[in-house]
Amino acid sequence: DISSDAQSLLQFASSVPHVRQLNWNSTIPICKSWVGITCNNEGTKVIAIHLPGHGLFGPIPPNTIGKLDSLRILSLRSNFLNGSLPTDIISIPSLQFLYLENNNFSGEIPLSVSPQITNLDLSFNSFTGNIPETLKNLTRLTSLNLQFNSFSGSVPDLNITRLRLLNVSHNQLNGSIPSSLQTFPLSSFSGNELLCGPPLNPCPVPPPSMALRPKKHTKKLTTGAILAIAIGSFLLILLLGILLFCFLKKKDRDSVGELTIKAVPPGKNEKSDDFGSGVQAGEKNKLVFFEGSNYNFDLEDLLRASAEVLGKGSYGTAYKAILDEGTIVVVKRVREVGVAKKEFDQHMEFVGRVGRHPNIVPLCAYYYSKDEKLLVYEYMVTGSLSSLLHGNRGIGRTPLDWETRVKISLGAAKGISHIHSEGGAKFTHGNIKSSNILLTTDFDGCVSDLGLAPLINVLPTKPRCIGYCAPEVIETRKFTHKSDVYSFGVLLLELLTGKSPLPSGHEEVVDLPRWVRSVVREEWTAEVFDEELMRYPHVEEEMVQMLQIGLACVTRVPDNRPSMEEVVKMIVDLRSSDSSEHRGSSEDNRSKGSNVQTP
Ligand SMILES: Nc1ncnc2c1ncn2[C@@H]1O[C@H](COP(=O)(O)OP(=O)(O)OP(=O)(O)O)[C@@H](O)[C@H]1O
Repeated sequence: DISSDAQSLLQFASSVPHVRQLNWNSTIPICKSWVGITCNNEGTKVIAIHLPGHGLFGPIPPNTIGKLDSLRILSLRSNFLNGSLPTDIISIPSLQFLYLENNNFSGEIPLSVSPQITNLDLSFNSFTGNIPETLKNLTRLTSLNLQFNSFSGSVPDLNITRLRLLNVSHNQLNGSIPSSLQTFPLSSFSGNELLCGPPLNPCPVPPPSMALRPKKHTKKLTTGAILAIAIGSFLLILLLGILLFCFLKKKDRDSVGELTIKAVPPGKNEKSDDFGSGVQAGEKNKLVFFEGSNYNFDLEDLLRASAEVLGKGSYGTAYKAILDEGTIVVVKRVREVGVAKKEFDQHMEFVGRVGRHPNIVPLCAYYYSKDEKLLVYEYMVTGSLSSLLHGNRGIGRTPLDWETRVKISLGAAKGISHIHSEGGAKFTHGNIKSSNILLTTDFDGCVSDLGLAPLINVLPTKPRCIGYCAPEVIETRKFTHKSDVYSFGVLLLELLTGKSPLPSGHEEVVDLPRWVRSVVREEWTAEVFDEELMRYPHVEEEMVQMLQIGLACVTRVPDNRPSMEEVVKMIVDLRSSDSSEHRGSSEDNRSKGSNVQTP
């Protein structure tokens, strides 16, 4: 009856530490007032528990929630629960919806899963072992999400007619994808290096191993067969040779995307702080405008403009130039470009093309001469994420709210994802950081400095991406899509913690990912968040989810990081109907007069 359910819940609350208070006690009616608890109409049984983002810590003890024998929905997502998943919970015979994503559960999934289960979400945990074959028997299953765990072994042949959503991406699964699941999209399986077959790449054909063949076959190989094999192998080698030749040819043509240019030593002293000092006489009108740019000025206008230094970056100085007619642009004077004009033109043409996207700062024009290289960008009045986040932390500061932070990060993620998909496998941004994320007037994030890193592909003595560099970049000095993902992950951690990964003054460089990981490991997750965010109630769940995305991006092994496309999806999902449904349920909880509070 209801009192034994209450007893089991009180047992749970007393053994699982929690940051947000629970108003559970035996003096108030469980079905009417307990936070997160829903009963059946008769008020005789608990049928649902919703405690997402409640700051629950540690393992779930057996014989607590597992004793609620009429439970249908259990949502404990976005907490800090760890240890193994108690068998008694997952096998509650009435259980239909189990949401445990974004926790730290480990160990294997128990084999005896409730046959009533329709929705099972264990994503973003540290589960290991095989995906149990017993899942095949769950005929009612419609949605199974196991992404971002450490499951190994093969994918079971889940031939379940009702299954609509499946995600086993980013695990360590291997073997071929069962044919019953091949209709699911690529994103359901990506991030499993050893998994193959449609919709992923075809599985390698195993080499004919003599040892594995019954002896009698080898004996029966006729001369004709041997001859056929020899001719076949010759043709195969010939075909491979032709393919390799074509590939090298194509690579040659495509190489604008990965210019490797000798860096010229930086000038000892810049002669003047004017950006036009290197412009050659007689070349005053050689400003090359990009298609779609509706500016109407020439180089002379630009040189006459009143200019103000915005800052000295790693490529050179950026100026804000105010032209006669009130047009404002940003001129970047780029040093250390050792590339000839023709290559520079080609590269700029490519960058201009790739860079046409609402989340990329528009490049309007450029100028190239032997002594001066100028890039002209649209001026973004609202400034950079870096200045919004770290500028003026004292009195009079306008806090940067959570909604805006999510919007900026989504815009930036879309911009980078576009660069990766349009620029090709070799084209990277190479310098993602908060001062390169500029904001539109309605606070959408835009990526700036596109195409500069590949021009100056020789790392200066101090890497320019300091604080944001993926560990492998420091060793290999090569930027990849996955190293951009890492830098973006650092940027997410910066947004969440309010801490800059750059050294300031005499302070040492903060290794932000390392710091965040250590705090989370010590189970003080609530401490990592920017104090400024703590004033907004009911956003912790989204913050914890964003933290998980950030941490997935800064994984040390590049292949285990998500792609930018996946990151965009994950940030969008943060706001999906599923969350709002739960946000709705926390509204209910609030109206129940709970004293739920942001720590
Ligand atoms: N188009 C722009 N509109 C407004 N501000 C800009 C624009 N481009 C750059 N800035 C700002 O000007 C300053 C200098 O920019 P710059 O890109 O030269 O250096 P950085 O971002 O500090 O370093 P890096 O050269 O490594 O990118 C930064 O604070 C940046 O946010």
